[in-house]
Amino acid sequence: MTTHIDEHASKHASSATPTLHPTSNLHVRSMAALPSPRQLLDELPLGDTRAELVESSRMDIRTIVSGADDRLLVVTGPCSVHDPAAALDYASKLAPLAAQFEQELCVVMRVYFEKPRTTVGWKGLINDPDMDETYDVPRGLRLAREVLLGVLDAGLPVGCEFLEPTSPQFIADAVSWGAIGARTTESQVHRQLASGLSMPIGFKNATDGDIQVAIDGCRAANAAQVFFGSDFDGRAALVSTTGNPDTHIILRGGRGGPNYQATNLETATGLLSKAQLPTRLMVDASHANSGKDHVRQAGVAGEIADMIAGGTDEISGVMLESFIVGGRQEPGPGPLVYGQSVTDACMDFETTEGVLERLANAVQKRRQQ
Ligand SMILES: O=C[C@H](O)[C@H](O)COP(=O)(O)O
Ligand SMILES: C=C(OP(=O)(O)O)C(=O)O
Repeated sequence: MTTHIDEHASKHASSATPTLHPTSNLHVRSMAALPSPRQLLDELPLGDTRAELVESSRMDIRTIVSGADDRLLVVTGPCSVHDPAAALDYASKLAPLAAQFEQELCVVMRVYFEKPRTTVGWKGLINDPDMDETYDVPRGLRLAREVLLGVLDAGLPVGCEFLEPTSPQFIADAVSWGAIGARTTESQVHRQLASGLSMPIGFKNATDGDIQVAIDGCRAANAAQVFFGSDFDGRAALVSTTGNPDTHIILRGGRGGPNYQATNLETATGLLSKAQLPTRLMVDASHANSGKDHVRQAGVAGEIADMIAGGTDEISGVMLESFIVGGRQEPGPGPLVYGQSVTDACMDFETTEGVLERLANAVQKRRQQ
């Protein structure tokens, strides 16, 4: 099959290709130019009003993560965005709830465009927006940016996982909170990246359940770093960062089972204290904490709410995987159920409403302790 990348590569083939000995690129089929971050930002600018929301929500998240604000950060939304219209529809349903619970919760919409895979699989809207292995990344980048601007226009701040080391230049100006996932939390490349990102960043524990790697990730991201990257014109660049002071860990369970219960929190806060980091963390109600079962996820979120209501103030954030329709379906170009995840199973919207209400009530009770 001729992919978009092949067509793009032949259009942009350079006449000045260096002489390559047969030691190079033995497994590379083609390379194609991408638009530069500057081109995309010029085409789809953030604008002053959206920038104000990004700045104020980053500040809210910072103060929640540090403990100066006693609200709960709630990152909720689909496991992945595959249909921009459905993502914006979700945003329009979530925005009134975010406003309703704003005294107790700081609601950030999970808008994930890059999916880390255990082995292989669909890698998200940016990588393959048509879900047909044509990999139209320029279109994926445009769509992703349009979705980000649309979610901000609905009045919601955005949370993303950052995966490709050079993709943040295209989207990060519109993002208020970021995650480094379980599969990359030990990666130096991702820790360096986090050290230069402008928003608070959560490091997940590893897929085997190891929490120390997430703590090490925070410490590496807190430090100044110098590393290979790219500039706004897409040129290879040496990037030098100041370090990101706003990091935290995310407990997502692991191969040994869930890690959101009181004893797990005690272990995690013990390790954080030992590392001289604030004993504040986010708990992910999905992934290995729910066995990727969306029905179980609502129960886990309820248990987390009970811990918060009981006065557990180490929990500063909760992550939920939620969409319009519950469950999941296989990704692909064929007819799909509208508003249902094509990666991990998500709670439906009605269930999410109940969970948000329960979390808000829990924060009120925690305040009375
Ligand atoms: O959150 C999504 C998935 O859990 C993650 O991307 C891994 O998915 P996979 O194990 O299906 O590849
Ligand atoms: C991939 C994700 O989670 P984890 O890194 O915890 O598997 C995710 O949150 O989409």
